[in-house]
Amino acid sequence: MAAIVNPDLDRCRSQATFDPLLLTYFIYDGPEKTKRRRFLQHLALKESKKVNDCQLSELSKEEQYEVALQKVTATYRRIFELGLQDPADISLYRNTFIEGHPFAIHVLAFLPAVQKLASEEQKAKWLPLIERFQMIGTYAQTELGHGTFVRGLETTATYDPKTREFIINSPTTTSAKFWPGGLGKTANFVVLMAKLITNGRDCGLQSFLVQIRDLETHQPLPGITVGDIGQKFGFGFIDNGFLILKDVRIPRDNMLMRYAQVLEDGTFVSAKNDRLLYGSMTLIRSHMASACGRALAMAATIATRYSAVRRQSEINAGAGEVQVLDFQTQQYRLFTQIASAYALLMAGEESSAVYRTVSSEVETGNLQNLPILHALSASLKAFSSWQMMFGIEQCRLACGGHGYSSASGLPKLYANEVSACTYEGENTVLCLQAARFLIKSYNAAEKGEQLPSLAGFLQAPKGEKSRLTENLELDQLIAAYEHRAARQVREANSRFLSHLNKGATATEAWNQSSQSLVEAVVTFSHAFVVRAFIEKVTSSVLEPSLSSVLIQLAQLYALHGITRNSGQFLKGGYMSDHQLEMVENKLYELLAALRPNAVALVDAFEFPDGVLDSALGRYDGNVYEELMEYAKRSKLNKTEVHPGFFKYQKPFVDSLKSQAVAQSRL
Ligand SMILES: CCCCCCCC/C=C\CCCCCC(=O)SCCNC(=O)CCNC(=O)[C@H](O)C(C)(C)COP(=O)(O)OP(=O)(O)OC[C@H]1O[C@@H](n2cnc3c(N)ncnc32)[C@H](O)[C@@H]1OP(=O)(O)O
Ligand SMILES: Cc1cc2nc3c(=O)[nH]c(=O)nc-3n(C[C@H](O)[C@H](O)[C@H](O)COP(=O)(O)OP(=O)(O)OC[C@H]3O[C@@H](n4cnc5c(N)ncnc54)[C@H](O)[C@@H]3O)c2cc1C
Repeated sequence: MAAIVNPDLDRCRSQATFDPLLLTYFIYDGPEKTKRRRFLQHLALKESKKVNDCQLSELSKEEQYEVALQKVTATYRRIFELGLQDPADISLYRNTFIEGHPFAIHVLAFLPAVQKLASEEQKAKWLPLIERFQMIGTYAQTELGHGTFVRGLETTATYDPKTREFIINSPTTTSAKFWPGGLGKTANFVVLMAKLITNGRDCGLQSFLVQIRDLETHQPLPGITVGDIGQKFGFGFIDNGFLILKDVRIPRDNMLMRYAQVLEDGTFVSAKNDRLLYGSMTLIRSHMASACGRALAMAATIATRYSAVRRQSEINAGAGEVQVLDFQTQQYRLFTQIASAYALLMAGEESSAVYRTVSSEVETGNLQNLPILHALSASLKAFSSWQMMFGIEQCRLACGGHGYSSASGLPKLYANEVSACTYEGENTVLCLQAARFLIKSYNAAEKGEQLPSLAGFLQAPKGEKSRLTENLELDQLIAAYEHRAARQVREANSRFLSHLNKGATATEAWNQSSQSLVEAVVTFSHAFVVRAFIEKVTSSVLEPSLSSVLIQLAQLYALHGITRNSGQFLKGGYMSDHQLEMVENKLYELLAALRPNAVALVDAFEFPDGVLDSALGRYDGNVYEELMEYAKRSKLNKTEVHPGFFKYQKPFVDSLKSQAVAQSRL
């Protein structure tokens, strides 16, 4: 029997001015793909429950790992049985079946690293085994002492021409590999980043395929010390690990030799471009805006549905308690996050498209656009994970006390997803990488050189004023963001030059202007996201009722960014006080205008309840019943009187009682 839907949530749905199904089609690329998505999700949820229906967040780390392993093996068994081939189908099925798992780095980083870095011959040998999990691997780059500064890695791979082998060593405590996902207990192979030494010469970092565990017994091989790194902020189900190598010998053929090679006699043949070694990092970074958008969309769905159900306080005295979604402050908190989720999803599509284009150029040996891809993927990864981190926390806070309960699903979402600010490159560091590209492009623009379209905004004439009016022209919103980015880049460059003029070296001057550079990169990414959102919405053929809501949402996203960073938009007189006031007024108007559509905007993401895993975000809105059920399931409620009562509480209370009696006798 279908559950009765909470009447407030039901009413919100009936108030929508557009058909959410059309929005679902827009998000997931049409009716056919949506149908397939629903089918696969339904199948995955049904089968996932059969395998194990317990909640990972209620288990210890060891239990989470075991259940996640049980589930991920079942997932892939079914994926093979079903014959799923399309990577999008596979990841949808897997991500519905299980929220996270110890094979994550095998599929997200180990497999792509071999695809990108191995020669054709090596790929033919290893990829079939990797794809069918006969080799399970991880990407072992980070060390205890170095993560960001990859050139500082200490692990060595010394070539021995006599045996035609590399001898791998972790020479110091700080050279132990540390953090790779799946390394702790799961992987039997790693793609290892190590300093190549051949013919007595340090040839810099190269990648090697190293077996670390026996394929039958799973025991570490001789010379290998490996294990799990312990409790973390989140990701309890992933065994991030450490690895120490002592005189581990691997055949020469196990160096990934697509770009650089070591010949049998030890001669080193260098790559056309050293940075091609970083290809798998670029791949993951390029797709992270979409992943961040999805995580934020989940949080926004939970908080928006709950805010439609939750009644608290009165707006008009005596008129009864209102849905908290009617408070303007709640609308501001949530609708700006709904807008951010959509914005990141659209920007993610755009950055994945840039990745596809540039990586196919790279495949043919054309590296001209690699710096653009690096700058975009690095900066957007940082911007989107920061927006997501802030946004999920806003959604959690917007749920009041129940947002603090694990039942809301929000604490674990935050704890898991916030790691995206750190992995694949710490955000600040990645911004500084993108800054190199922006400053170079700025100087090229100053010399009148033609810039790639991504940096074209740097050619905008200085001293222009915003022409934004009450009509909130979309081109003027894009222009405002691009002018802001150009000004911030110019300002960061001036800071850099002024330190140089005061006698600092180039690297010192860079460090002394680095906060300004990071801010410039954030404005660059923000402009990219605003443009991607607006262009996607305006270039798609949409039913007018849907189009107008999406335009409102894109406007809200852009106006919100202006109000939060007003100083940068007012700088140099680009925007006037009057325009800023208009932006604020329009933002408040948009909150009211979007109120009837809030629930439909999140429903359109179509996250099944089993994926949201939230008492507050349930589709039927039966929040209180579920919270009560969740409370009753608490392990502390397994016994009416906890053994601790007799062990500690009663003896304590009794001891004070007898003391009190003794004292009263004095
Ligand atoms: C597929 C879907 C994904 C969705 C995600 C879902 C969730 C997944 C869940 C869990 C996944 C967890 C995965 C985690 C995996 C990892 O974390 S692996 C480890 C990642 N580590 C890093 O990212 C380290 C960060 N550090 C670096 O990237 C580099 O060391 C550095 C770039 C910061 C500095 O390197 P260095 O050698 O010192 O270079 P520089 O001298 O600064 O610059 C040299 C030039 O090279 C250019 N460059 C740097 N990187 C790249 C690149 N990737 N591509 C192209 N070019 C690059 C750089 O711009 C310099 O050029 P110029 O001199 O011309 O400016
Ligand atoms: C959940 C998770 C999963 C991971 N998975 C893997 C994996 O599978 N494989 C793997 O190899 N690694 C993995 N890592 C490691 C991860 O890639 C690194 O932690 C990350 O790249 C950051 O490097 P770091 O830890 O050295 O930070 P640090 O560089 O030590 O950062 C510390 C601080 O120093 C600042 N800083 C550092 N350098 C600079 C600079 N040049 N300029 C300005 N500021 C600077 C940073 O901004 C930061 O504030 C994982 C990490 C996490 C958290």
